[in-house]
Amino acid sequence: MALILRLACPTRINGLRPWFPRRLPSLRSTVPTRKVAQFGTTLGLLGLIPVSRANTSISPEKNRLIGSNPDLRPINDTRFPWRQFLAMLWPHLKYLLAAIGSALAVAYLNIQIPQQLGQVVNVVSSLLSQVGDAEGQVRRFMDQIREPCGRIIQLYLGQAVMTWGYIYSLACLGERVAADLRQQLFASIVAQDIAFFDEHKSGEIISRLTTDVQDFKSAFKLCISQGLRSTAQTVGCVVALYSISPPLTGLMLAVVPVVIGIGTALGSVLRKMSKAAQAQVAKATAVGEECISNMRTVRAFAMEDQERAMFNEEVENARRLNERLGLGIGIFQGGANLFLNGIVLTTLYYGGYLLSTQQLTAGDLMSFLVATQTIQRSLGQMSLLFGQMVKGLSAGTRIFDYVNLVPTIRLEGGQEIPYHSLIGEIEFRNVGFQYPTRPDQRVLDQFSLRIPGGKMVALVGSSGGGKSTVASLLERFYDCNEGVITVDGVDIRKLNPKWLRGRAIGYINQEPVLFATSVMENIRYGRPSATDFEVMEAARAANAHTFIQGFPDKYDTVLGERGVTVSGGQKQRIAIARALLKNPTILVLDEATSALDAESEKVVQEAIDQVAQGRTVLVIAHRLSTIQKADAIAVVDQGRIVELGTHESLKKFGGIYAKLIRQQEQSSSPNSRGMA
Ligand SMILES: Nc1ncnc2c1ncn2[C@@H]1O[C@H](COP(=O)(O)OP(=O)(O)OP(=O)(O)O)[C@@H](O)[C@H]1O
Repeated sequence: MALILRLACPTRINGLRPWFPRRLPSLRSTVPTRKVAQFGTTLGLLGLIPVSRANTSISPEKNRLIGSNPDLRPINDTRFPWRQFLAMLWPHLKYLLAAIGSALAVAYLNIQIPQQLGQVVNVVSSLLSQVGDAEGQVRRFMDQIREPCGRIIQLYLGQAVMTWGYIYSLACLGERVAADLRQQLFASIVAQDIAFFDEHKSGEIISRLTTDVQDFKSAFKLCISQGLRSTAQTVGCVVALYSISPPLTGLMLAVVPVVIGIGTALGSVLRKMSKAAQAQVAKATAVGEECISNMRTVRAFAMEDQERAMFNEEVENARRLNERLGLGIGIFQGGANLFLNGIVLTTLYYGGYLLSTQQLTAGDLMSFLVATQTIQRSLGQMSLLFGQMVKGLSAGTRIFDYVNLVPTIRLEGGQEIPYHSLIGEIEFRNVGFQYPTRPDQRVLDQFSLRIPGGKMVALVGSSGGGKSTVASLLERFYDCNEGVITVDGVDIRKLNPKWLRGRAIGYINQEPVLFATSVMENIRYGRPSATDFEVMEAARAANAHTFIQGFPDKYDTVLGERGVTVSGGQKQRIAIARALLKNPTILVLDEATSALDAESEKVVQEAIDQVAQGRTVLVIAHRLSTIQKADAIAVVDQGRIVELGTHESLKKFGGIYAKLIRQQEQSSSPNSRGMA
């Protein structure tokens, strides 16, 4: 290797920059062929930059939605996907039918009750008009009242049973639909591209899983219980009224469609307002969540006031939007009440007139009034329900927006290289990349690098140069926009991502996240099927076994949320053990020791050196002392490799690497520490 590296000893190109030209030319560029050939040969000999360059430019996928599925709508569409929702209801059809059946039965019984009450009133009023002895009156009353009262008791009992029926079946239906929605939503969220999480705050995502599902479930249940019942009662009572007085009922029916038309128009405005208000509530939640989950940083910078101000501003915006929504719903409900009261007054007025002209009996008027009141109550409930429905539909739309979002990088599917034949050779060929959230910033540009199997290559360079991006692309957190990345010659886009991340590559970064569970389970996260013995073996290899044995509950010690109860060095070694458990052929270490103090760094570095044996290692490091033993060191600047060689050759060469070494030596010298 050293010989090969020496072959590529630094030369001045055009007298501008030693070792490499400022921009590495692409074969598809307009650079003269001779120069390209010369350059390609040099790097090819080096074994780190590929000589052959296929035209691998891949156009970026723009539409992150379903694409080929016409059923699914673009994100932020305000329409609710009814077909998809009905398909979701299908498995729970029995509960739906039971709920609808019992709600309609309750409605039917509620329509019957006024008529039977009318019968009772007719019996009472007929007794009042009769003369005779008191005993005879009582007997006649008892004889005549028995039948209508018996029917009323049956109706009341039936109503009680059916009420239980629809409440219970609705509870089952609502909870099952909500559980399905949550599961589908969560499955969709965890499958999203990393770019999705760059774009959306976690609080906003959590709000869809919690508040939106809750709002949707409540609205859905209300629609079936109150909505269906009220609609059926209204229709039934209108029929009953029609049998009593067709002209009065006709008058009412002429007004209702106008009201429904106005209501629908107002409804679409309110739905938009509701969606905006809910989005703002989610934003406020996200700001709060971010502060709470980073409380230590907030406290360390004494930023409580600013955080509070930021949260208050978002909450104020949410309040304003919700107040406007309340105003709209209020106008709607006020108007609906006015209409309903008008109906009652008209009924009384016209019913009284009919009674006075003896076209109605007292019992009929009683039935009429109770039925009208049932209609009033039903319509009142429907107008209240309307607000809930608007909220529920926009919550549902937001949920399905996420459910239908399809990631560009699937979690599973594709080729796997058999473990015994996996060498772990990595190659980046002319890779170009921009982050989806910043399409105008070119992070990697014609980036080419080859890491032979079993070798260690370190990436160094100034901050923001693109080193971590290289690791992210290898893990397929993102797909490159141009060029190709291969493992053992296979384009990683053809490889099964689950296999690539789960078995082939072990990834350790600066801030490893541990979960609030036992040490054992945290390490086993690397390979859930691992035995306790294998977990302990991995911990031994990562220099973690001894300190874990020192914990009160050893491997059963439960770590605090995100591992706050262990030190940085301990956390890092647990993370190394976790990655090791996969026994990966490729190890990616992204600043794995840079957050540690000198002593922890030494222990962790020892662990890394031990576990790196026999694996292909891509290491990204700020502290150059940790990578001196690497087979090759690549200096990355503005998304390109500008220097490449061993520690010694680059130091001798006197370029950027040598300068970085000098800077670090100066800053760590006792004098400079004393001055600091
Ligand atoms: N998720 C992201 N979305 C958008 N831009 C990003 C993202 N991550 C990094 N960048 C940008 O890409 C560029 C390269 O970042 P990268 O983290 O790869 O650099 P680096 O060389 O690893 O830096 P450092 O040594 O400071 O870790 C930077 O300008 C950074 O702001």
